[in-house]
Amino acid sequence: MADTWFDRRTFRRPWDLDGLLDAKRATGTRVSLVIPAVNEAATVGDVVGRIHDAFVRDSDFVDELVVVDGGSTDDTARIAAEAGARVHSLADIRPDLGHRAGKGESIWKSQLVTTGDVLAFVDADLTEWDTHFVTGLLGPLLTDPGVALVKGFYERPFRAGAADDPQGGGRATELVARPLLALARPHLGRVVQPLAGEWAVRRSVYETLHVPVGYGVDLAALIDVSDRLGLDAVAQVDLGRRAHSHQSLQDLGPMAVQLTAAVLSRSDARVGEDRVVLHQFRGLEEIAREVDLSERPPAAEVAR
Ligand SMILES: O=c1ccn([C@@H]2O[C@H](COP(=O)(O)OP(=O)(O)O[C@H]3O[C@H](CO)[C@@H](O)[C@H](O)[C@H]3O)[C@@H](O)[C@H]2O)c(=O)[nH]1
Ligand SMILES: O=C(O)[C@H](O)COP(=O)(O)O
Repeated sequence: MADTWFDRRTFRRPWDLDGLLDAKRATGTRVSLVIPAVNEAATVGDVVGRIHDAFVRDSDFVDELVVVDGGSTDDTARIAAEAGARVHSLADIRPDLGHRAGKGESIWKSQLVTTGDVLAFVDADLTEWDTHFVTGLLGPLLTDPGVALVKGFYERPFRAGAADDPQGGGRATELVARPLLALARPHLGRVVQPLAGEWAVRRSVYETLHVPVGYGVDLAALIDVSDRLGLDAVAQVDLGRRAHSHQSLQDLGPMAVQLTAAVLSRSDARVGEDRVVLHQFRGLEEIAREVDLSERPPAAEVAR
């Protein structure tokens, strides 16, 4: 089944809003779109504003547009509210449950202030994106009851000053997430962007899952939904190209720890195989690399 999953569950076509609105009405599905944000004043107005205009003002595709502000010290909350979002301060959501800092905490607590049957998440730091992200993420969920989680994927440029490597983004994806999946969940190797912050999930499934409070949130959802419901409950959609603001290499260190913890805590820690296949992607061209994990016995045990 994993062999054919990519062809069956990878969507590349554009989604027609009118058709999806019909599907949404026919299924009585309500959609909550959640944007976790900390200090994203430079970009949150564009992300919220364009989603609001297309899917709240001009259609009823998104029923709730929510920003969870995880403690910004800039104007993120004001700008997001002016652009059309309902803004919740993370610290004010169910304070009786305690407070942790992190993207996953905002995603987890967003479930407590939203009511949609489907939750869609979009990052607030996008610099290159478009509103088809939203129709793409929701399309498979609105048209196929067998789909529970949809991950976006895209080309990811790396932009540093004048340097623009069109496919050089996603350092944690390439060096942490893909290798971990190759070892612990090889059947998820063909998920093109396992760390995408743009994904959507059925509430009825997600509300039953544990949620890491930090950056492990996206990877954990992917693993847990496929563990619980099978790989076919996961779909992925081609969203074209996406750029965001990059964290420094050092700041990706704590993210790498959180990603590793999310996978290790869902795994038998022993490496059972001598060889694994690492799936990489150039665009949609798949590169499958066999990686040798075998170990030699101590030399002292080898007859000379
Ligand atoms: O404590 C935090 C940290 C971040 N964010 C927001 O979460 C989004 C993504 O965070 P960011 O720091 O930009 O993450 P990236 O470096 O872009 O990390 C990528 O990889 C992460 C780990 O998988 C994913 O969570 C991200 O969505 C994905 O874009 C942004 O809107 C942030 O403002 C919070 O709400 N709370
Ligand atoms: O998904 C990732 O690997 C992290 O978000 C880092 O991405 P970047 O290398 O494009 O900043």
